[in-house]
Amino acid sequence: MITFPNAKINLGLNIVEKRPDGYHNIETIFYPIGWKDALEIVPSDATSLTISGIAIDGDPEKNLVMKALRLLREDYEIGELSVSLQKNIPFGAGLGGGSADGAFMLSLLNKFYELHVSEDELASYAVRLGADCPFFIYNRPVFATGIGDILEPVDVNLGQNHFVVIKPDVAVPTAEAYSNVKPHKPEESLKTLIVLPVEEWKDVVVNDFEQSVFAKHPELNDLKALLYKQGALYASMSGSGSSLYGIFPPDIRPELSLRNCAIWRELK
Ligand SMILES: C[C@](O)(CO)[C@H](O)COP(=O)(O)OP(=O)(O)OC[C@H]1O[C@@H](n2ccc(N)nc2=O)[C@H](O)[C@@H]1O
Ligand SMILES: Nc1ncnc2c1ncn2[C@@H]1O[C@H](COP(=O)(O)OP(=O)(O)OP(=O)(O)O)[C@@H](O)[C@H]1O
Repeated sequence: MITFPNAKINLGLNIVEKRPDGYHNIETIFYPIGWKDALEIVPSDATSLTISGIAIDGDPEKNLVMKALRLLREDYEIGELSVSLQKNIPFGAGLGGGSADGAFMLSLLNKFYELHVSEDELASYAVRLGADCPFFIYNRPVFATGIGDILEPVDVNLGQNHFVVIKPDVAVPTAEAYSNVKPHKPEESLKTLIVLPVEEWKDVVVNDFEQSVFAKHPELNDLKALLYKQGALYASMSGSGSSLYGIFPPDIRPELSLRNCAIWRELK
């Protein structure tokens, strides 16, 4: 059985406060996009993971798909599996690629083994893999609070506008990015701001990671400026970076040929 874990972008991200457990309460809109990995499971004599595509550093046992498998095995009978992961979504990107793989693995196992675990229960498993993971169980636009795990469906009206996502050749570790931001309560909730027309998001729908990440990597600020220069109605960094995205009107197809960058276009 095969599934296609997709990336997300964050439309705005407020880091509200640091919690006693070291995590941060945030406010963000998670928005699924069509940049996808491929994840396949086949029953086998022994459990293994084969990764193709973008090379991921680290121990395969630490891969979120294997963590997801071990997590469900604590409570359910799951046989030996040969797992194949084609990595297309860049990591260290703020696109949630690893989180998507972990969450999609939970949903895939649930389906394949007919475990009948509800979406809400799957989301409780998912948060044990990472703060971004529960969103990928539902995989629809949501307003997220808590550590990113309290989810409320939201309508985001982007009309016929389309996305261009740029992943520069810079990786930003999430924990380090959080440690460089001073949390603060936003003046106005993202939930209120996101209903404004996209043309009015500039300067009000903000990502609190940008200031410190751009200070360390000024070229990311230049790329954001380039997106505006090319006609974006709104441009931002996604999550803790390093990806940047622009939302463009239907008649503007920016010609971006950037060295050392992966580019994803999501046309309507
Ligand atoms: C930046 C975002 O992608 C925005 O959507 C997420 O908040 C990150 O979510 P994630 O990658 O799933 O994060 P996790 O793997 O759970 O945590 C990685 C590290 O980020 C920090 N972390 C993460 C989420 C959060 N709400 N507060 C945090 O302080 C913690 O130091 C944690 O050790
Ligand atoms: N299936 C996976 N795909 C990518 N990275 C993985 C995976 N499993 C574990 N990892 C580890 O997680 C790290 C990056 O994870 P991920 O792709 O979620 O980060 P990201 O793109 O910065 O997203 P975000 O910060 O939004 O969660 C990598 O350094 C990698 O070692």
